[in-house]
Amino acid sequence: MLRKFHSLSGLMAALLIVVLAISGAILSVKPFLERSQAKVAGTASISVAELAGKLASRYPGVEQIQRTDSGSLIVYFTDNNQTGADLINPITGATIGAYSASPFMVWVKNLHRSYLLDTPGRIGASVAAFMLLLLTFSGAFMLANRLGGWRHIFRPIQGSFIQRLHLQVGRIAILGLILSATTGLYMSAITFELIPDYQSAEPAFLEKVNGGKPASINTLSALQAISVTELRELVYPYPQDQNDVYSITTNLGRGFVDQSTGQLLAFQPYASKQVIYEFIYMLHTGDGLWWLGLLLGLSTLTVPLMTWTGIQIWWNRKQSAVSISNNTTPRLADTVILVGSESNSTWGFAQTLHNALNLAGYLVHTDSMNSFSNNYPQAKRLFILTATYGDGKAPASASRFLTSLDKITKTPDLPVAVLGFGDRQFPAFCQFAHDVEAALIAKAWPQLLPLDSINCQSSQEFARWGQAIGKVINSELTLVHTPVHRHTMTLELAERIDYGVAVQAPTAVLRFKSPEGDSKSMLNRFLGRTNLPNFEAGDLVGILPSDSSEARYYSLASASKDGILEICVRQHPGGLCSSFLHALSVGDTIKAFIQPNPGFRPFSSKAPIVLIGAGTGIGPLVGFIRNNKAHHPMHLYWGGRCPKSDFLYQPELNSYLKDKRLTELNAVFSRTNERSYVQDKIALDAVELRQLIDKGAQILVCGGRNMANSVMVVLDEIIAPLGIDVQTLKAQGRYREDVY
Ligand SMILES: Cc1cc2nc3c(=O)[nH]c(=O)nc-3n(C[C@H](O)[C@H](O)[C@H](O)COP(=O)(O)O)c2cc1C
Repeated sequence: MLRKFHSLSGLMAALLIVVLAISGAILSVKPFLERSQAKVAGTASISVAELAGKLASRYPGVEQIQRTDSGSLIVYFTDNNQTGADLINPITGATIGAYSASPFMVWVKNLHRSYLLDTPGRIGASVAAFMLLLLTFSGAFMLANRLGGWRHIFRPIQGSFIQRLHLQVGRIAILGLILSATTGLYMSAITFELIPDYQSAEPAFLEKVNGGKPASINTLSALQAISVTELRELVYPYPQDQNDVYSITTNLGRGFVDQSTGQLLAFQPYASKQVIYEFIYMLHTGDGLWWLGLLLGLSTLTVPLMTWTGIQIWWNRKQSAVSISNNTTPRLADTVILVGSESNSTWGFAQTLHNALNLAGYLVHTDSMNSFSNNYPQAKRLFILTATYGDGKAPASASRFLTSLDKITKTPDLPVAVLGFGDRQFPAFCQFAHDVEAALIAKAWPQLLPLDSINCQSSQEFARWGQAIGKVINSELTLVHTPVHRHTMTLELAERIDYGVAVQAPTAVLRFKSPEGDSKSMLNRFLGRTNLPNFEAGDLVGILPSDSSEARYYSLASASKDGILEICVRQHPGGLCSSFLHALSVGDTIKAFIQPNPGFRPFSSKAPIVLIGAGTGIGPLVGFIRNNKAHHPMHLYWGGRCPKSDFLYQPELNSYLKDKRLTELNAVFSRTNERSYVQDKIALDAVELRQLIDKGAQILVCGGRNMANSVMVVLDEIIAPLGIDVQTLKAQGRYREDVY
């Protein structure tokens, strides 16, 4: 619901908001420019009388002196029936130059206030400010949901590059956007008289003035008592009219000054409404507070970026959305599938189950968990397929499920099987599925099968679950799931480097390119893009070996900006895909697709990174080092068998050490005299590692599960004196694993 609102209103208001934001950002520079040109220092000790005295001889036709919020002084005068305005140095009274408002800034201001359309435009600008406010709030709530609640709002953000950019930038700009939008709305409300006019009452009409001979302006006592920094405007009396007076506006109020006696007459201090209005005006424009203006300008400048990334996220989600075909109505269905999903991949699994059940003769209704109604009169079985998000929380399409379930008073006789989709990188693996299962058990809901879980959208694990389900419902179920939204691409092997044959562990580094070669587009070539899709080191590539529609996943050792797609593959005896890949010769092609793995990335901060791996687990770690162009401290611990035959990436690692992309290389081998494993080396370096972790280091582990478990045990011991454990580091996003 929140997401639907955020996407739809964002799309509808995108153009209005972007124009408002860009024009606002341009205007925000004005107070800073004016302030940098204005002479402000030392003006507090100069009185308005002294300044006006200095101007009297050079500007005999002076009509008005004005001081802007930024501190610039402008004198308006007539000279030979010509009006003019000059910028004045307030200390010396000397002319700095002619003053005229920049026509560009006037145009931008009109664009910002009314899209150059007067009243309809003003209404449009108010609507845009209102939409911006709603979008900012709904976005903030969505971010909090995603991160597991408000108290985790500063946690590292995960997701694809575009998602992280959208959320990170939004998180930084949020306060500025709320301030700009609310103050803008307040000013619109004043314009449309929705809240009472801010103007204070005029000073009382003067019945009687002295009418005597005008005194020199520099002798007028009221003007002598007002400092230039307090002045806003001094309007001179009509020449030769001894009954006219000076009108003065200061920071405190408005009044008159008798041109003969110099007395301050009928001074009217501002009402509190006006003080509030002026404060809000200052907050909105930065006039008088140039640094705030610049900060607000910077935050509004994020709006076009947020709009662009927001549209991309919406489009990607739309592209991957699955609309279930052959969906029976809830009233007629004998089988119900409910789906909890955030980024749609679980819908693909649901469609595969739906199709297989259809094929076996069942009438299936599939819908989101949020639409659960407990009114399925014909249903004999219920399947709940759900992902987990945030810190073990419900995904978007299941956010209301537990509340709806709680409201049920009579549990139906509808056996249920819950299948959780999650990622073992997260401490709360499939937690939401567990919560759903627990809530169903609490309601004494009959079970078809106990909870099962799928890690990293594994098609193999899903197929196994399908077999178990088939047995319980007495139907043959073949769940062959290839993610539908992943378009496979063709890749051509460009290079292979073989290792490990002597130690019975044939391992190859395989480098693929697009068969179409480099991109034809000028822009892409300029940006160094290839015809490869976008991916980062640590993402996964799903490869479809010939004669199989079931993908096998490999961690990527390169990013698309490296111009190649690189994997490191060990051949397993009888392994279908590894044998297929090892049999490839340069020039051969394969079918593959990218599966983002945003949870397995190094932080971009300057904190040290400890990379730990064994065997082919070195692949993504080398990718991280290769792209460590900022030379952040990276320490590699890696275990192989024999330095002579399977020291994977040895030449590359030595060159990265030389050019400082790699800080320290710790390679150990198990089939040499030292017989050392990576966890042994880690234990030896306990002191150094404890210091690195104490400094905020992030740890990335890649390789077999046994190695990862041993590493975790050793690290737990190493960091115990710091009062933390690996689980704590995982919760902080500082311990990530890619294990198989
Ligand atoms: C931001 C984010 C948070 C996640 N949190 C968890 C989690 O706490 N526990 C878990 O097991 N999986 C977690 N996952 C993994 C997803 O549940 C998993 O990738 C799932 O298959 C996604 O399904 P969907 O595409 O249908 O949303 C998270 C993924 C992301 C991107």
